[in-house]
Order: sequence, then structure tokens, then C-alpha cells
Amino acid sequence: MLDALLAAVALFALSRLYKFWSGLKTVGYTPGIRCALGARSNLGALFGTNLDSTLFYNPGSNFVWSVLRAGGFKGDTDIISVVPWLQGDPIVFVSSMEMMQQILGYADTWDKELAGIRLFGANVAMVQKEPWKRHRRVVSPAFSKKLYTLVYEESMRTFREMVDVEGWDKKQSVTIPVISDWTTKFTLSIIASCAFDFHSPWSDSNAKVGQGLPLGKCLKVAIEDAPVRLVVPEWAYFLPIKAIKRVDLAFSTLFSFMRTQVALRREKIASEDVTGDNTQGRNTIFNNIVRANVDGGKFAFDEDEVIANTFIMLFAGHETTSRALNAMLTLLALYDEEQDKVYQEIQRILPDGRDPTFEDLESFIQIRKCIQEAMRLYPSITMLAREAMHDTQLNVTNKATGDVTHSVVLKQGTRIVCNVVGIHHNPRHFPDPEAFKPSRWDDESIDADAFAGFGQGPRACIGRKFSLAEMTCFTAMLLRDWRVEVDRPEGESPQEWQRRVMTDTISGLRGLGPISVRLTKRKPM
Ligand code: HEM
Repeated sequence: MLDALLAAVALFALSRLYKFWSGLKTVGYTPGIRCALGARSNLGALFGTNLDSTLFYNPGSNFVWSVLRAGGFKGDTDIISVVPWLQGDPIVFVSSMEMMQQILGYADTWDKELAGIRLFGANVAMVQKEPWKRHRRVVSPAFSKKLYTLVYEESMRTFREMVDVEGWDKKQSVTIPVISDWTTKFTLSIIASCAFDFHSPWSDSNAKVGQGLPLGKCLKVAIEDAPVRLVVPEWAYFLPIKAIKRVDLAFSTLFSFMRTQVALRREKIASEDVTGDNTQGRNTIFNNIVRANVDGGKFAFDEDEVIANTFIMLFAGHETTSRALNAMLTLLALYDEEQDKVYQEIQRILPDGRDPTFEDLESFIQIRKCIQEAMRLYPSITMLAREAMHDTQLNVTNKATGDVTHSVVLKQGTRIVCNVVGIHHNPRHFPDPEAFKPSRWDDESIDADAFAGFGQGPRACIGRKFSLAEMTCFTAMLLRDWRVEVDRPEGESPQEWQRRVMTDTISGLRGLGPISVRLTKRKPM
């Protein structure tokens, strides 16, 4: 018995040793962190990082932020590897614009990892190669001026409805306890109505969509607890464990909600109630997705692809935008002089205090700079992950100069992560990187191409203009009438407050911690 046990332990130790050794080989022996759980492993995401001993070190899901706060990658170059011996894949992390461009610019060499497919199914954001071209071909025609006009109209309508329902027009000052709850409610409402023609009134956004959970709540659980969904085997859903039941309920509610919406849309298409080229642009994202199933042909979607693409549009289309809005409004609340510049721009473009028109949106240059700067400091998506399609050479850059120091050969299948947080905070690309300076985007000496808030290359964000229209409208309407402030203790500088409160986490849904802001009417009632 003891012999059998010893043999099992020895076998396990050997298998872990082999895993570790082959991991080192996979990453071309790039120096870095050696640990128990991988930096993007599901177990690592579930457990905390407090196992702080060398052997059992868990970099955790907040790895890129923790590395930044600990002073960035060690060594002379902008590359490290994280090689686990217990669970998770070996991964190479890069933190320079030059290396990021070698990766994101070449989809034939570095394509998406397929891991996310297990969560939602095959969709445009998660498939590779030819299937990706088919998915993108179906969804891209929807992203047109017609859609952006609709986004503008819905943003204006929803903003007015919010002010009305909340009774803000009758108040001189309003406190919002958690600003991200509010931005998420707004962005979810816009994506639901513009992409899916699903309207939930501001007063009733907690309406249940299926077996007992509101849509926003389902999405929140599905994002926050994605690692649970990935590690728990299907049979475990029958166990009476609350956390597992919660994830199961969220996902099953979402799937059944989407199936119902797809069935309804199919009926409408069959009865020709909706055309793909509706003059308002309404429904086009959803319509294109469902039509690709109904019409068949070369670019057909199967049933699962319809659901998976519906899913990804809902996810990608609201949480990212909410995070960016949340970061920007908090920073403007903190930095008075930057908020004043935005207000002056609003007064110049809307001199009579009128509402902005769709045509005005491009003129809000200052707002756009603030959005970009907030997304540089606090990117909604902190890591862009890829996988080597074949053995490939990567030119490694020196941290201080950006010159190529040497190259590494990475084996087919190697996972690589462009560390957006590290690149956006790299002082070589953005001097004084921790400062909130929207004016830096006028400075031609910065590496503007190091900005990867919406990704780069062929897989860059398809919804960039969608979200910019929405965020610009929201900000112009809000700051036209209200001054935004945070409760900053006397004696604490904006920078100190920012470092103390605006801590981000990757796995946490809303990032930046729960931040409260106060709105004060610009014109006394
Ligand atoms: C501030 C808001 C947004 C941010 C920060 C953002 C960020 C990103 C980033 C970084 C990528 C590239 C991911 C990669 O290279 O691995 C991406 C891709 C994508 N985004 Fe966005 N996004 C935003 C808004 C939206 C919206 C509103 C939609 C849809 C309505 C959307 C749909 C997508 C899709 C479908 C992809 C995958 C594109 C492809 O692989 O072909 N995004 N987004």
C-alpha cells in the first residue's frame, strides 16, 4: 500500500517536472517567473495570491497590475515568461509597442487562443483563420453610419429618460454611490436596444429575463465567475454548492433568453417584418447574425454560432464601454482643470446649451482625448492573448532604448500576451506614464501607436466607433449640466487619491473599486 502511494507520488512529481521542463522549452527559455499556477490559469484565478512562497507562488488573475505596481518586468528587456509546474500553460508576456506590433499585426503567425470558445461557443471574437473571416463577414456590414446614428439617438433618449426617472431635474445635487453600477446600466441598455432591439426601461432594468434573474445580473455573474464555469465539470452542477448553482443559473438564464430572442427574430424575418437594410439601421447586428442562419449559403451560421455571436456582442458591447466611461468620469471628477477644459469645449460647440447632434460628435476633440487618456491609464481589456500558429521568431527589445537586443524562437502553440497595462504605462512610449494628461495626445513625440485600448491589427475592435459615439454623447450631456466631484479628504492630492482608490482588478467586473461621485448642477435652480 505504502509502495503504491510512494510510486503515485513519484509519478506525480515526475509528471510535474516534465511539465515544467517542457514549459521552459516552449517559451524559448525566456527568463521570468516560475510558479505553481499559471498567470492565466483557471485555478489561479479562483485562488488568491496569498500563497507567497516560491514553490507555491500564484501570480493570480490580477498579474499585470501587480507587476506594474511592483515596478514592471525585471531585467533589461520588455519580455518575461511565466512557467507553472502545477497547473496552467506557460505564457510569454511582452510590454513594448515594438513587440506588440510584431504580434497583433500578423494574424497568420499569431492568432487568437481558442480557450474562450468553451465559455460562449464559436464567435467572431474567439475563432481563428477562415472561420473568423466568415464570422467577421457576417457581422461587419452592421457597423455602419446607420448604426452609429442609432447609437447616438438611443444614447440621447436613454440619458433623458435616466434624468427623468431619477428625478435629477428637480435636484441641485445628486450622489451616486457606485458610479460603475450606473455606467453599466447605461451601456447595457444601449447595446441591448441598438444591437438587439431589446428595450428595458430605466425604471425597470431589474426586470427578469427568464428563470429568475435580471439580464444585467446574469451578465455580471457570467463575467465575474467565468473561471468557475471553466473549471467545474458538468456533473458538479447537480451538487448543492451555492457558488456553482449561481453560475449555472446565470448561464442557463442567458442561454434561454437568447434562444427566445433568436426564435422571435427568426419569425420576424420569416414574416418580413424586419429587413436587413432597415432605414433606421435598427436591429442590424442581430438581424445579420440570425439571417446568416436563416439564409444559409457560404457564410451560414449554425444554431450555436448564432447564440455565441449574440452572446459576445452583448458582452463585448457593454462592459468594456462601461469600464472606460467609469475611469474617465472618475478622472475628470478628480482633475478639476481637465473637467473645465471639457466644459469649455461643450460650451463652444453647444453655445446656446442645446443638445448635441450626431454631426457634433466628431467635434468633441477634448472629450475624445480624455476617453483615450483614461483608457490608456485603465484599459478595459488589459491583456491581448495570442497563440503561435507555427514556430516563429520574435525580436526582443531593450527596455530603455527600444532597440532589438536579440531574438527568441517560440514553438508552434506558444501562448503570448501583449500586456496592455505594461505597454500603456511604459515611460518610453508615454513619459510620466502615471499622470492623467489628455493633452499628451497633441504631443507628436509620444508613441501614439502604442495605444492598444481597442486592440490593433486585423482583430482590432469592431465596435470602436459604436462605443465612442455612446461615450461622447453621455459625457457631453452630463458635463453640460453637471459638475462631477469625488469626496477627496482634505490634504490628499488627486494623485494620492487616485493611487489609493483607483486600484484595478482584471477578474473583478467593474475594475477601479466602488467609487462614489457627487453631481452638482452647474446652473442653480
Ligand atoms: C470602450 C469600449 C470597447 C473597448 C475598450 C473594446 C476593446 C476591444 C479590444 C481590445 C478588442 C481586441 C481584442 C483582441 O485583439 O484580442 C476588441 C475586439 C472586439 N470588440 Fe471591442 N471594445 C469596446 C467596445 C465594443 C463594442 C461596443 C462592441 C460591439 C457592439 C465590440 C465588439 C467587439 C468584437 C466583436 C471584437 C472582436 C473582433 C474580431 O476579433 O474580429 N467592442 N474590443
